[in-house]
Amino acid sequence: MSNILIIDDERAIRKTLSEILGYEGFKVDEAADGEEGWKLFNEKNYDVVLCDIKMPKIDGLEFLTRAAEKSPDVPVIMISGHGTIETAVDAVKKGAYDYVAKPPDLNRLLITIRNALDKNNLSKETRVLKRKVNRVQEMIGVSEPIMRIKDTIEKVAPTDARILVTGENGVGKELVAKWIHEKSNRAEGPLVEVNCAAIPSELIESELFGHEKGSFTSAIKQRIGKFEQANGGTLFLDEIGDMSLSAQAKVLRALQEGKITRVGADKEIPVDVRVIAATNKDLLKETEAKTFRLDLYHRLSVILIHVPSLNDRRDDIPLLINKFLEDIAEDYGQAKKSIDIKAMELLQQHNWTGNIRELRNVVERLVILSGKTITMEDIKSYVLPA
Ligand SMILES: Nc1ncnc2c1ncn2[C@@H]1O[C@H](COP(=O)(O)OP(=O)(O)OP(=O)(O)O)[C@@H](O)[C@H]1O
Repeated sequence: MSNILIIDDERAIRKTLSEILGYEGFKVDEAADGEEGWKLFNEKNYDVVLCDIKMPKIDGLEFLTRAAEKSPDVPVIMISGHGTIETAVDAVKKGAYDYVAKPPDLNRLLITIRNALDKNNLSKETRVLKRKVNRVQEMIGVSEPIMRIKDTIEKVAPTDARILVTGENGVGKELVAKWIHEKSNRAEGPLVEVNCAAIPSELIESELFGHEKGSFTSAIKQRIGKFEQANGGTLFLDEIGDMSLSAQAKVLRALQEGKITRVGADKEIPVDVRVIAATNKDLLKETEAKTFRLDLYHRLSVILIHVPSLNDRRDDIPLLINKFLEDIAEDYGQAKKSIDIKAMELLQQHNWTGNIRELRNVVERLVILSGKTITMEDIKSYVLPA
């Protein structure tokens, strides 16, 4: 049942509206002025508010401003008396859902309320969906190394310390970076990712720092780089071991000075960015081979997080398999398939070369090709080499 709050200093109007809306099945509260209305609005959750414009103490516009700040999703419908139509129009510009003139035409009022409720429901649904889409994937695992990583994330996330995440491909380095951002004070800011290995070395500087129009042949437009995009948030530099030495020098400068310069520009631009880097290489070895700058290594590696490969945390494999069986069933809109113990054991002992990414692919393949229960025979046919 929807809750409606009526705020009007004219008792007769309040009573009429309240009776009709009550008859229509709404739950109605009444307030005789803006102050009382504001008090109720803070005590309860309303789906729609009907609010007179001219009232003693807190007037309709003031109420609207406060309500929009506190609960922007709750639609407020203004009731406008003689001489306040202009104010009502003004209120709509300021965010009121709509207005009705006094004395209210009841049919029109009911339609307006129904539309407002629909809008309210839609914005709620959108918010839930957005949260679902944005929600960072859970980090599954109870093995000792995963527990330690979770603990480190809790400790370091709220600081601005730079973090270097190491580990083989597909172990979950990116997921670690996402959780650090999510649990940091920058969570409301952007998380910008750059895969340094995927960008040709001649373009990486423009990708990271942006460029001015005409600064090189293909620079036909001005472009904002990833450092600027990540301002106020986190920049995740994946595969940093593949970055060219000249880009490394620029990144080092950006980290030392907190400023960047776009390619082809003179002006320095201050940036407030926390950097998390990841690599599957042994960066210290790379520094010995002079392919990675030692000074940059030290700047990046205040905190080191090593994510071990799946073969080194086999305890997590059954949990991950179960989670993937659930996720895949949901994606396909099917019932979750089960897996028998022997099949589970085979997968737990398997030599995983692509880590969690490979495990997820294998589970998806098994879900597609096997019957209701995944058996040892399925593993032999679809997973193990012939
Ligand atoms: N602990 C975990 N629980 C659940 N899913 C995970 C976990 N770790 C990783 N994944 C999932 O496995 C996949 C690979 O993880 P991710 O991309 O973070 O790995 P990566 O180490 O960054 O890989 P690459 O080195 O190739 O960039 C992703 O889909 C990720 O969500």
